[in-house]
Formats: sequence, C-alpha cells, structure tokens
Amino acid sequence: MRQPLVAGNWKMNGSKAFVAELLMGIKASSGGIQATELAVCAPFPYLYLLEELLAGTPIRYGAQDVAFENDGAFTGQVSVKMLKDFGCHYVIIGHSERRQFNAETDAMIARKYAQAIANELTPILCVGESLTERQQGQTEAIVARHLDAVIELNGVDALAKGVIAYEPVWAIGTGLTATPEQAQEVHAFLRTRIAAHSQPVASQVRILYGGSMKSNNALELIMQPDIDGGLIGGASLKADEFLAICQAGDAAVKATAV
Ligand SMILES: O=C(CO)COP(=O)(O)O
Repeated sequence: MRQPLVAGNWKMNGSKAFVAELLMGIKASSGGIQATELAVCAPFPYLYLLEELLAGTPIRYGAQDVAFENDGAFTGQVSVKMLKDFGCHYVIIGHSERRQFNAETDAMIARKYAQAIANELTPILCVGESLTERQQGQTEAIVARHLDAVIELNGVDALAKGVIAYEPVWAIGTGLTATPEQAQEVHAFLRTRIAAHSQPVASQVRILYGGSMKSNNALELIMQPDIDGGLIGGASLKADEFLAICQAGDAAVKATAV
C-alpha cells in the first residue's frame, strides 16, 4: 500500500487567531498518527504562521494555488519560489473552484504543474467532473482531459513528483460523498490511464479522494485499492475531525498489512 496522505484544504477560511488555534489542536493530537502523512494547505497570508507553528513537526504544509511564471510583472500572483521561501512542501493546482471562478484552463494548470516540479514543490493536481458531466456519462472523458493536459506538457514521469486528487465537483461541500465504489472506479481509471504511459509511475503515484470526506466515511474510502488518502475541505477546519480522518488512514494501513 502507498503511504496515505491526508491533506487539508482550508480554502478561503481563517484568521490569525483561528489558524493558531487549529494548528495547536492538530499538533496536540497528531502524535498518535503513525503511518499517515498529514498536510495542511492554507491561504497565502497565513503561510508565515504555518512556518512558525509547524517547525520541528512532521506536518507538511502548502498553498492552494501558484503562478505559472517565476517572477516579474504579474500583479497579484504568488510564485513557486515565494512558497518555497515560506517552507511550503505542497501546492494545490487546478482545484475545481479555481477552474470555475478564476477561469483556469488545462493549459494554465499544466504550466503551474511545470513550475512546481521545476522548483521541487510537490503539486496536488485536482481533477473531477461536474454533476451534469457525470449525468451525461462524461466522467472519464473529463478526468482524462484534466490528466492528459499535464502529461502532454510535463511528461508522465512528472506525475511521480506530484499527487493527484480526484474531486467530483458535485461532492464538494455538498455533503454528497461519492460512494467508495464510484470513487474507486474513477481512481482505477486514472491509474490505468497513467499505466498506459508508465507502469512504475502508475504504481507509485498517490491518488487522493476529495469531496465531503469526513471521519464517518474516510475509512471505507481509503480502504479502496486505488484511493491513497484524502483532500479535505470543510472537515479540515476542525482539529478533531481532521485527525479522525488521519486515523482512518492509519487504520487502513493496519487493515491491509494483515
Ligand atoms: O474541495 C475539497 C478539497 O479540496 C473538498 O471539500 P469538502 O471536503 O468541503 O467537500
């Protein structure tokens, strides 16, 4: 089994006080998590707090977006180098909320991916279909398009330097989770598609599930053979709930080891 990763995506939530309290809560109880990797992805202004408060802990952190250029006249943008400067390990790329509200295209996302790996920042590439696309039987075509754009620009080996997150748009923040079978089906599809280019990369790359993952459904999702953890929105804003999902990662490792 690949090492599970449970990553929080705080989205546009928080304040200095909230972030400090949440991190204290996570730190206080994260010692019990053995086999699962933990990470949190915060809004840019709070990265300095993560650098300060997570120093010396195994908890990794990152941002939720990055520019596809290195530096220069790009007002409002934040570069990979800047994220590295604050000790970021991860960056979420191509989240559906950015595709939807910030008009991010597959081409832009592929370039962001390139910037991240060129500077040794680990991208978490989000792919996923909308409800209409699922209802029209387009799920595989959509996630294939999202994945292929990154492979075309960066080559398949670049996928081994990142993480993929399957996030069905209809399950994000709706309380409607994909069933373990629905999620596994898409995860297996993605892995098979990668295997067509490279079997070693397909076996190695972690594919997370995201979309209303909570402590009460995490275990059955992470127990699926091609689901390697979660990208958690709402439930990552509560330390207890987030840690309970991380514990599900540990439980999945334990269950598959016997
Ligand atoms: O978008 C998500 C993580 O990136 C999932 O959000 P929710 O867990 O709130 O559904």
